[in-house]
Amino acid sequence: MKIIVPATSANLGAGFDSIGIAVNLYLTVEILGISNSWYIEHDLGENIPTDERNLLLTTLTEVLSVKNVVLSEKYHLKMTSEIPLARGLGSSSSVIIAGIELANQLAQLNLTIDEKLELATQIEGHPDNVAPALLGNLVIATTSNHHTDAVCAEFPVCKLLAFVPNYELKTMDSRKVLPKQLSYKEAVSASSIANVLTANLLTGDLLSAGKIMERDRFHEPYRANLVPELDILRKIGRAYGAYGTYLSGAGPTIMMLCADKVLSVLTEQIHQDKQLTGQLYSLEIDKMGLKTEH
Ligand SMILES: Nc1ncnc2c1ncn2[C@@H]1O[C@H](COP(=O)(O)OP(=O)(O)OP(=O)(O)O)[C@@H](O)[C@H]1O
Ligand SMILES: N[C@@H](CCO)C(=O)O
Repeated sequence: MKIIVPATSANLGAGFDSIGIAVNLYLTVEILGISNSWYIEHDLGENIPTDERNLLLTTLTEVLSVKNVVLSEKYHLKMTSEIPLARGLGSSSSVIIAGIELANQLAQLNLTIDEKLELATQIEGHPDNVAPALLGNLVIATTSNHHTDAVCAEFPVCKLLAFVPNYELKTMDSRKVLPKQLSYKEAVSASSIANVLTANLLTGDLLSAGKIMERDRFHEPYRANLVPELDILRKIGRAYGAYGTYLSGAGPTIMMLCADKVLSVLTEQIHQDKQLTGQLYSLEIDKMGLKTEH
């Protein structure tokens, strides 16, 4: 059995902790067989555990404990991932969704989509990465009192250019620079920007969505110092016709939305800029979310 989960890009500017999209880079977890102890074969580096300390198995254990189930066997697994770690493309959420599905399959829990989303949001803390990783496409979600409401919709047709800098930025560290509070006036203003962004996305107006996503008041102004590439790429995007540019998740990846016809000129400009060191991915929306193959 194989579990396949897409990468995700959260926030889209003002949709902080609420809006996310699934994109076509994938985490794959394969069950190779029963084993004397849990073992995850991978080539993701020595910082990623191969035993029960791995996020995949801590998630599995948490789900089994919530469901009060004990597995009689342990397994040898193979994990491969195209998703860069700690770069703002939902690597941790992909593992959490895979861990929930692994528990679901091995213990035959018959979890519903809503139950998977509830568990994933509780483990990750916010729904904007886990919801599109599970459902695919564009998801707008909110969590309160242990309940998540999520709306899945078609993302407008466009190209996605993800610039992934050569350094990690852990979500935990990127959240430390955020303010503890916003004034009432500031919160109303930030939320109205997010509302218009959502409306533009749902009506397929990418020109307007792209402009308003660059006016976020919730997180980008505070994180801009951590990711100097955001300003550079935003200037390139504006000069060469991108719809909009935003900090993907907690960063440091920067996502640019554009029409097919400007993709090559944007790519060329980014490659030519000597201040930018990192990898550029041309991505598509993943419309499926979590997939299990038997
Ligand atoms: N394949 C994996 N197996 C086990 N743990 C992983 C794996 N991928 C990521 N992680 C864990 O998740 C951490 C990265 O999570 P973090 O939330 O900081 O970034 P991200 O999920 O890549 O980005 P963002 O949440 O901003 O989109 C890694 O340092 C590692 O501990
Ligand atoms: N909304 C989250 C996404 C990363 O987990 C953040 O920006 O911190």
